[in-house]
Amino acid sequence: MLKLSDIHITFNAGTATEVRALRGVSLDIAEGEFVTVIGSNGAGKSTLLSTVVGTTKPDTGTVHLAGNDVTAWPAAKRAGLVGRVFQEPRLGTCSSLSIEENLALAAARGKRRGLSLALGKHGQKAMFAEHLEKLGLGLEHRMATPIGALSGGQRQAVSLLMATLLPMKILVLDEHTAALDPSAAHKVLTLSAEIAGEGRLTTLMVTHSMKDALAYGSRTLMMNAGRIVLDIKGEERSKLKVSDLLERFGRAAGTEIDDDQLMLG
Ligand SMILES: Nc1ncnc2c1ncn2[C@@H]1O[C@H](COP(=O)(O)OP(=O)(O)OP(=O)(O)O)[C@@H](O)[C@H]1O
Repeated sequence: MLKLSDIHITFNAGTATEVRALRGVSLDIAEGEFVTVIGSNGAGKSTLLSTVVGTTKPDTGTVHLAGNDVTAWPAAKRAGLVGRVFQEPRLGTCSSLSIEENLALAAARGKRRGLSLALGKHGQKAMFAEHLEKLGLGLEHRMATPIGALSGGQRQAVSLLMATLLPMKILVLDEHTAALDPSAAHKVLTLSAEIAGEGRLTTLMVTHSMKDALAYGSRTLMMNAGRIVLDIKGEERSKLKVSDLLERFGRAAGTEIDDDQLMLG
């Protein structure tokens, strides 16, 4: 479903600020797999996600999504295949617009239709209410509320819905619970796993929480200095504790994990 082949990305090449962000990353993710990604600061996690979404182009290497070679496709052209939820709740939504209007914008994504036309579509409101009800946050009764009035957790839950509203294949979660308190983060993570499972979405989730990296999904990648240094799944992963993961990282990367936001518990 998602195949990256020997991706290299260097920022500011040939200058004093040159950074080799990805150094030959290859990755094959099957349909429906939920992969968590963890690693040191500056390891290349966000760059990896941007390569999938299409906001960063590889210098060399190829990206295949759902059987298409999308390496040269801009992010807008990939929108029908990939949905993304950002770390910052404000980034994925428009504060001054209502929940319903934000959902209508998401529903019109990739199509040449304006907000009013989208809102006018028969049955769309009922469809939004149905989706909102599944979140279990009572937001189906607050559809006229501006998104800016919601809590971070409620907003990320709506962002999740917006990212997955249209038929799509790959869900990219970029530290999407990092700005939330623990209880809201737990709720949003649970919803993410439910939505990904229901839609059989292939999911890539970057997190700074070692515990969440093991608790959610079916496969965990660890990155260091632009490379994937650990790729763990199956029975091996199910037995792993956070302390084992740290130890495995140290052995694979030849260094201790360096992450100033890292959460072990
Ligand atoms: N647009 C850019 N221009 C220049 N350098 C960049 C750019 N984007 C990322 N980098 C650099 O590339 C490296 C990898 O960055 P990236 O954001 O992918 O790391 P990360 O693993 O997501 O880190 P963190 O956990 O700290 O967010 C870093 O050294 C970063 O400073």
